[in-house]
Amino acid sequence: MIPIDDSPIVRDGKSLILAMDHGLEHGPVDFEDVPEKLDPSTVFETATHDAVTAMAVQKGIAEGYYPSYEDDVNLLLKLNGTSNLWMGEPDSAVNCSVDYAAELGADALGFTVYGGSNHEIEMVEEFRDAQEKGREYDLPMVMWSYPRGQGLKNDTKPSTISYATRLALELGADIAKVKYPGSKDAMAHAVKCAGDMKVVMSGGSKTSDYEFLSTVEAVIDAGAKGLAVGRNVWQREDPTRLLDALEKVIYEEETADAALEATE
Ligand SMILES: O=P(O)(O)OC[C@H]1O[C@](O)(COP(=O)(O)O)[C@@H](O)[C@@H]1O
Repeated sequence: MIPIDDSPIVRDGKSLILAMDHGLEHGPVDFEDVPEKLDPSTVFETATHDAVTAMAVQKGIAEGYYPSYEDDVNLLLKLNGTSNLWMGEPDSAVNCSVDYAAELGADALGFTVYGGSNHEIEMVEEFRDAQEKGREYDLPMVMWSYPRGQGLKNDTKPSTISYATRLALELGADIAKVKYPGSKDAMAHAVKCAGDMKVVMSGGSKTSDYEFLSTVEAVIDAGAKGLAVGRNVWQREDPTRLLDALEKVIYEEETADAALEATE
């Protein structure tokens, strides 16, 4: 872990990372209800909102679309990813080098590690190479810390999520992105296990405005430092309104109720 409070992907100690790597991870199915979002420019437009500290994309999307947004959006280049077509034990192919991410203008790096997978050993070795190379460019490393695999039937149970944050700290991540463990107390424990490293919550599938903002409120109360979210923002009809509310809950530490009322 290195100090990252001066990084462009951090605002007042917190981050709101807008993720759009779903076309690879889940396939076009995530865009069925919002076909206009198949055009990555529409999500880059959303990422120009002040609340968003970085947009997380894969290399091909960065190559094709980031040049038009480099003045307005900070880039988090995801270095590995897997498609939903892959049916083996959880694994993630490294498809971009740190050198090339830096050339594309990355402000930060992203890397998935599936602790507990039969491929954990190789993934951790690949993470080592990326993390150490990233240090040469002073690029913060965000770990998608997602324990899963044959031996892990429940990937959101509290003990799994606190192991996920601790694993990220020990392996040298600067931010751990983890799933919500189901309660504020469990999140607070996961944050404690991360020491001084920042923990952000992964968004998950789309829920109601109130449900999502209440979970974010709980996570911030638990000491987490923000969000890395995709579908809960860009699958909405009006992503800007939700980002207005998220800005209040994350940076101003307002309640979900107050944020919703203020943005009605
Ligand atoms: O592996 P999972 O749980 O299917 O989800 C992976 C997806 O979730 C994310 O980590 C976060 O996106 P969401 O907020 O839409 O869940 C994406 O970066 C990634 O594409």
